[in-house]
Parts: sequence; structure tokens; C-alpha cells
Amino acid sequence: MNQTTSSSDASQTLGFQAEVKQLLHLMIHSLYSNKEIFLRELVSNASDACDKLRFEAIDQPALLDGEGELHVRVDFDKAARTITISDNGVGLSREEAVANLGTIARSGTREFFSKLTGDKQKDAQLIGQFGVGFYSSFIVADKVTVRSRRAGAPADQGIIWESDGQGEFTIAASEKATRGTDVVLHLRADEDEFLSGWKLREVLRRYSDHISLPVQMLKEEWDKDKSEQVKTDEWESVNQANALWTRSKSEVSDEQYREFYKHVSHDFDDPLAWTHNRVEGRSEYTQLLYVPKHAPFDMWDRDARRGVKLYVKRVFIMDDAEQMLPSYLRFVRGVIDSADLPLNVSRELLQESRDVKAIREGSTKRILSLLEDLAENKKEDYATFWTEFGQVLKEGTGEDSGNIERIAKLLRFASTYEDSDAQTVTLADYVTRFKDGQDKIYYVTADSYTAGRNSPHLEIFRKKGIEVLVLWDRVDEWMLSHLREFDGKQLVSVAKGGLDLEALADEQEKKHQTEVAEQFKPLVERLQEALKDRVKEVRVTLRLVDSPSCVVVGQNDLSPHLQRMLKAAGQAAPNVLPVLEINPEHALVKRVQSATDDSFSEWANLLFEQAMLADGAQLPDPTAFVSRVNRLLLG
Ligand SMILES: Nc1ncnc2c1ncn2[C@@H]1O[C@H](COP(=O)(O)OP(=O)(O)OP(=O)(O)O)[C@@H](O)[C@H]1O
Repeated sequence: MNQTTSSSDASQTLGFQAEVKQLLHLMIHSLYSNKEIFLRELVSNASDACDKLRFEAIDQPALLDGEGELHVRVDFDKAARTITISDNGVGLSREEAVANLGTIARSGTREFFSKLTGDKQKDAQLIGQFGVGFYSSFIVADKVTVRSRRAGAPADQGIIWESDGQGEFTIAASEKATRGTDVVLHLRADEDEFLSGWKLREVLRRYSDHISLPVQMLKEEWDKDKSEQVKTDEWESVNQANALWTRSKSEVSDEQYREFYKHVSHDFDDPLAWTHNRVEGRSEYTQLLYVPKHAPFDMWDRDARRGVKLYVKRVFIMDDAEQMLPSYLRFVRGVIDSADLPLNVSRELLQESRDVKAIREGSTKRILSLLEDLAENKKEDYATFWTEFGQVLKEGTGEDSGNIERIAKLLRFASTYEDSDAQTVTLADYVTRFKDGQDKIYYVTADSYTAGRNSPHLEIFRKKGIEVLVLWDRVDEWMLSHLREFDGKQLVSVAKGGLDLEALADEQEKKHQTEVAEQFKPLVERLQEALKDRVKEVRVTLRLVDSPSCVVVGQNDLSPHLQRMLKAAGQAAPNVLPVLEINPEHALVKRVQSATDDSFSEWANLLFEQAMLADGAQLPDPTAFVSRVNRLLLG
């Protein structure tokens, strides 16, 4: 944060962090058509502030200071043209106000800004996914005043924060009689529609009905003389004010489930699906879990928020309780409310708790069932899920061996059958398309779909009409090291030696293979000698159709693709020499066979280097390769 001017300790003018300025500008222009969401965001913050206070008061009851009934209040003043959202929650100290209302300190911020396009509609969606929170005030207000007092602080330690959203804000000390926060919005010239009890109630009912505290407004009565509604001084609730997850499913509408999702996830978009259950028995808890439609900006960030909100007997305990779900389900948002955990439970305690283990297992099963249901009954939604979170779900094959069979059924792949990079094929689909004599599931891994699809290793499979799965996600190699079989069928890489194609070859092919091996023995021996430092072995193969040569590794060796990934990640990868396989039918191999002694080594190296390149490897000395090709072309 850059401090521009500073008067005294009591009153300071500070600059917004550059990203805030950018966000504000974008938001005002992109979210205008959806402007009433400011109320949802501010009520949501007010409710969170009350939850935080209730939590702090578990250890320090004095913080409640005799006023234990927490609420959010919304009021308007026609003459002053303001709307005020107040809460008697935890409040903000001066430091907290400066830190929270002037910066964006969130993981994923950089990704968010890098994805912006300048197209209003697309950006509005991105901003929605990112979450605008407090800053949405400036969509309808040209000045925002925040008065606050931290719970536990005396009346003279209140603060007043003010900004016109242009780039700076002021912060000063200010008496405040009650604890908590008032956010006062000074409406822009054309926003008078919000200066109406009817309008505000309508928006609040739509967006905030799920809030578990009372959201109150002053009751209004019809004044005959004035011929209009006038406010009384009695506060009344405009929402149901009981925690949504404690209601029975039949009492909650889809719309309410969706709004609640937006509150817990800070996502503007609807969720893709949800599951709501009360579990009774040895361990008692309620879960309301959602699968979002979009991956958050920080899904791959190690510091990202993950997990769900934890409540104990309806008291908010913590955000992002990552212990409640395994890491491969980190995209899930929602609430878990336990009846068994102690109120003073800490993150450390959660790690060891048997109740948490039971909740985690139960919630995992629920989410897997939810995904199975989507996959079965809402294929389009499942496709959306897979595009956004498929790579994360794949981690489950290693992380959650107990559920590996269920996870395996949820996986989707690109394959040579569809001949497209869309990941739509299930392992079960694949198995139904087994050819006679086939008993394995074949796959190829590569750096990209195109590299995989065009790999020479696939040639024989194409010729025989055998489907091959094409995998190129970073997590795939790791997944495959755990997912060894499906439904009793082994998963086998087409790039590994000893590929058991025997079973698929007919008698004639087998005979041909033996003859060819014999016939090419002298060439194989010559090649082996010429390439002895670069390959483990040379052999004749019938797996190639159009390519002269390819490289393979032993059944238990790391695949070349995985070796490259490890090296790129700065990890030590054992240097495994590959096996060079040559296609006896190819004209180039025949040309090599007839090479004289002085050029033989050049041809041998060319065969090998070509095979490496086709496999997606980088040659250690590309210039030498180019010179070699040129010499042979000209020679
Ligand atoms: N009414 C309030 N009382 C106390 N603190 C508040 C209040 N409103 C906002 N804050 C503080 O300001 C921070 C920033 O709020 P903001 O709405 O911008 O983001 P957020 O709620 O953390 O996240 P998101 O952008 O995802 O909604 C909050 O995390 C909270 O610490």
C-alpha cells in the first residue's frame, strides 16, 4: 500500500492498493446490470462479522458485553440519500480496517487479473468468480463511510473510514457508542430506487433469506395523511433467520439453496449441484455441500482456501476447514455442522479427531455419490464438472485408495476412438469396445493431445482397430502409478517395451515376426554397436506402420514423459536408456541396412534421434542433429 498523505495519527489519507483501483473501475462498469448484489455482499459480510464474534466469545464471553443477540440491520434515509447496513458483530480495529478495506490480500489475485479480457460480459463473469465483497458498495455509491468499533474496545476507540472509490480512503478515530460496524452508502445520483423499504425488502428476501441471524428493517405503516408508508421505530425481521442447513430439505427451495451457496462460497454464479443430509448415529452432523460450476482462480495455489465452513451446534467455528474433506475434493464448498465436536476445537485438534475422520469419510462418500448421479443423469453438467475439476479428481486415485474404484468410474479420457481431445470416454466404455483377444486397457502419455495422438506407438493399434486412451494432463503419470487396473483389466502404456501384442496377433503374423527378427539380426547387431552409449537395446518391432523407428522403456522403468516432467520440476530422475525399436518394413530402415561402414553410424543416430523427437523429447545437441540430416540429404 502506498501512503500518499498523512496528517496526524488520528486522521490519515491512504492510497488503495493498485489492484483495488483496477478492480473498482472494472466492477463499476461490468457489474452495473446486476447492481443490487451490493446488498447481498454487505449483509453477507455483516453476518460473517457476527459469526466471528460469537466464535471469539466462546473463550471471552465479556466480548458480548451484555448484548448477546446478534443481528444485521438495514435502514435508509431518503433526505440524506443513504443506505446503512449495520451489525453488532466483531467490528474492525483501525489496523484491520486499513488492511481489509484497501487491499486484496487473496491468493489467485494475479491469475484473476491476468485473465481479464476487456470484454465487459466476460470480465463481469470473472469478477463474479473472483468475488468483490465490500467493494461492490461502489457500484451504487459514490461515497462510502464505515464506522466501526472492535468488540471489546472502549467507545472512544471507534474508527471512521471513508472513500469515494477513486483511489484513496481516509481513516480517523471516532467515538462509537455500540460495538460492530455501520456501512453507510451515499447513493449515486440515479440510484434512488433503493431508497424504498419495499425495494430493499424485496432484494433482501431474495438474497439473504438463508442468513442465520435476523436481518431487520424498521417496520413501516401506512400514513393516511401523507398517503405513503412511513417508518415506525420498531425493528422487524425480514428473513427466516434460522440456519438454512438445519431446515429439512422440503422446506428449502432450490433458489434458497443457490443463494446460500453464493453466501458461503463468495461465488456469483449458481452451483452445479449440491447434497444436503443430516447424519445420525455414532457421529451426528449435518452437511450441505456444493460443487461449483467454475474452478476458483487459486485452485493450484498451495495457499489457496480450501474446505468448508465448520459449525458446531450452529455456532460458526472456522472457514476453510480443510480437514473435513480430502484434498482432491478441495473444490467443494459448503457447511458442515457437527453435534459432537467441542466448541473450542482448534485446527490441530481437528487433525486428530475421530469424529472428524467419520465426517470426512461420510462427506467424501456423499460427494462421490453426487458426482455419480451427475455422471449418470446430467451428462452435460458432469462434462462441465470434468472440464473444471477433472484434474483435481484424478489426484484421488493416489490419495484415497479406499474409493479408487468409484473414482476410476468417474474418470473421463480422450481416446483414439473419438479421435478428439474432448475427455469423454469412460474406462467402462473402453472395455465394452475390447477387440477379440484384448484383455488390457492401452494408453499413451504425452506432453499434449497432439503429441500423444500422433505417437508412432499408436500405429499398430490403429491398424488393428484397438482403442488407445490419450493422456496429457500433468497429473496423469501420477494417477497411472496408482491406477493399475480397472475392473480386473490392467492399464498398460503403449510406450513400454514387452508390449504383449502377441495375444492379438494371428498365427500368420507371429510366424512373420519370427522370420523378420531372424532376417534383421545382423542389422540389429550393427545398430546396437553404433548406438551402444545411447540405447539399452535395439530390436525389430511390428508395432510400427508408418514410422521407421520408435523408443520404448522397460515395463518397470519411468516413462520418458515422466522423466521429462521430473527434470522440468528440478527433481532427480534416473537416466534410463531407452530401447530402440525399428520397423523392418520401412524404406528408411532398408536404406540404413544398405549403408556403407562410414555412413552407417550417421544413419543409426538419425534413426534414434528421430524416434526421440517423435516421442516429444528434446535432443541434447539439436545442432548436431540438423547437421547430420543435412549431410545425409546432400550425401
Ligand atoms: N461488517 C464487517 N464487520 C467486520 N469486518 C468486516 C465487515 N465487512 C468487511 N469486513 C472485513 O473486511 C474484509 C474484506 O471484506 P470483503 O467483503 O472485501 O472480502 P471477503 O468477505 O473477505 O471476501 P470476498 O471478496 O470473497 O467476499 C473481510 O474479510 C472482513 O475482515
